[in-house]
Amino acid sequence: MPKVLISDKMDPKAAAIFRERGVEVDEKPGLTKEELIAIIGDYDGLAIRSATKVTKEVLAAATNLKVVGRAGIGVDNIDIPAASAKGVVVMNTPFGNSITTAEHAIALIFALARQLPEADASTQAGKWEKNRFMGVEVTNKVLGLIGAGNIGSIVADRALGLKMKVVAYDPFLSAERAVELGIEKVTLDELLARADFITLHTPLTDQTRNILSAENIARTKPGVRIVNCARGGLIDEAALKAALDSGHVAGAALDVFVEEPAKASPLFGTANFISTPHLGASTDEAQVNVAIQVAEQISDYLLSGGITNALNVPSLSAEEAPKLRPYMALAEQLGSLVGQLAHDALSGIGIEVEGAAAELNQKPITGAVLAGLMGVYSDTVNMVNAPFLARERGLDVREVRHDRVGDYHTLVRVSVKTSEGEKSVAGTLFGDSSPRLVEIFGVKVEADLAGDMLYIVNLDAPGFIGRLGTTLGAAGVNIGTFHLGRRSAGGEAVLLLSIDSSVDESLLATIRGLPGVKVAMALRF
Ligand SMILES: NC(=O)C1=CN([C@@H]2O[C@H](COP(=O)(O)OP(=O)(O)OC[C@H]3O[C@@H](n4cnc5c(N)ncnc54)[C@H](O)[C@@H]3O)[C@@H](O)[C@H]2O)C=CC1
Ligand SMILES: O=C(O)C(=O)COP(=O)(O)O
Repeated sequence: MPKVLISDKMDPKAAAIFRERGVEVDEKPGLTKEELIAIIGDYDGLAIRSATKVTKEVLAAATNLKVVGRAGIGVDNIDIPAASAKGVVVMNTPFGNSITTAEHAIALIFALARQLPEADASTQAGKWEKNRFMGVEVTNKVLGLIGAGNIGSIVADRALGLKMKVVAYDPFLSAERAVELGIEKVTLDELLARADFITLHTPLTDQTRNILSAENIARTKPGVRIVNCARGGLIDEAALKAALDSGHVAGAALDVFVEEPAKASPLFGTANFISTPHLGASTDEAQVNVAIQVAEQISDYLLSGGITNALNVPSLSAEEAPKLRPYMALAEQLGSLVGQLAHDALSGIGIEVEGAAAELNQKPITGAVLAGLMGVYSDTVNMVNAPFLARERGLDVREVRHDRVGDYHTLVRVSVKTSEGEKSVAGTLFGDSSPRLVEIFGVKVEADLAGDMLYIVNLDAPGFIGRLGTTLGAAGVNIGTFHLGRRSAGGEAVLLLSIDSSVDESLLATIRGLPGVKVAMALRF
């Protein structure tokens, strides 16, 4: 039974779903880094929110880990390249808390416009400072969205309902989508110059880090109010403090900080500054949504291989997974076959699908070919880290989908570029479920690729098969199946034999010494 650790505070529905689905679960929120490292080796899955940091060190200790599920959106607390290199799937729940977070941004816009926290504190202190708290209306004001993805779009929708004018800076926002949302796409400079309120809704990346830098804050309209419910690190906190002190920025509300938990900050106590402790996603509704989604997604992957909302591997729905599984087995065998047969470094690999295979999601098939190929070099390779390892080796991967149907109702062909030119192997599925090799380097041979095998290329001549059988028999090697193909009578022939025990180098040398043998190699699947 797979075992999952929930290492952040999560709605109890997550644990309930794991148990219902037959996954063992431990709930241990609030572990220190050292405590997490000490126990992570026991788990196949890890379910987290933003507090757990899935670092290289944690991943190095995670000897059984197959999946990290983020009950939420931002994944900047996970070292995704390190997870990919280790073959660990990283998934998030991209929509479960978006409405809630957008509502928090709107709440902070109003809190700034009407100075609600200060007014509340003053009133409860018995001061009744009616003249101190003069606010601004949001109606007709310009709201500048930095990032107009899921959350930004919801904020735009709500802001338009409040009769604000919405402008957005997002390099990936298409003109059509901007029209659909009823917002104006602008450059960052234009946004900074025009916005009365700015709200940030981008992930934290190298491109977005400090997007509100000292220089950009200086370009904003005097009296601007700024909200950040996305990630600490998008705003230069020291520059923001200076701009609040000078009055250039009339107010700022941060839900997120560069250092979290933010127990001390120069911003604390600054006039017109409001903060919440990363509450963007903290509603009953959002937490139930993300807990259910993450538990379902992790369980699907651990129990059936279904992949949803993964960030480092193509998705594979629970419906697709059973259809694709035999193809992935075939693809992995073909990848392994070319990997074992290729004598020199490969510079490129082509994966072609035709017939029924061309109607399926090709990405998992490609991933499985690469896993088979890279698995020849390392036994810790899977579909997640294989593309990463292939890229590291500079392997050029080409995918082709053919509409034609050839001799087989379904076909997967894997071609590799070697110093001797391009060579390919191809396979099909018999009965829609059994992988079968049908061609090897231009020669038609039908064979199951399983267990120990011998691959021999020889000149087709009478008596050869008898001599080979005698040689193997004398060495105590029993032949299971025997598959023969040839280019032409008397030409080059290919033999693929499944054998009940492995052959050693000296037996291979003897076989290579038989008359007419050009190649003799041991293969293992
Ligand atoms: N405070 C909280 O509790 C929560 C915070 N978040 C944060 O909100 C962020 C946004 O979430 P979603 O809208 O769901 O993500 P999303 O991926 O749907 O949208 C992000 C948008 O940012 C845009 N973007 C990327 N690079 C950009 C750049 N250099 N300049 C301008 N725009 C850029 C993208 O094109 C995309 O449209 C998350 O990455 C997460 O960090 C999410 C949920 C809760
Ligand atoms: O979903 C996100 O990106 C969030 O920032 C929410 O964080 P949390 O799960 O509340 O720690």
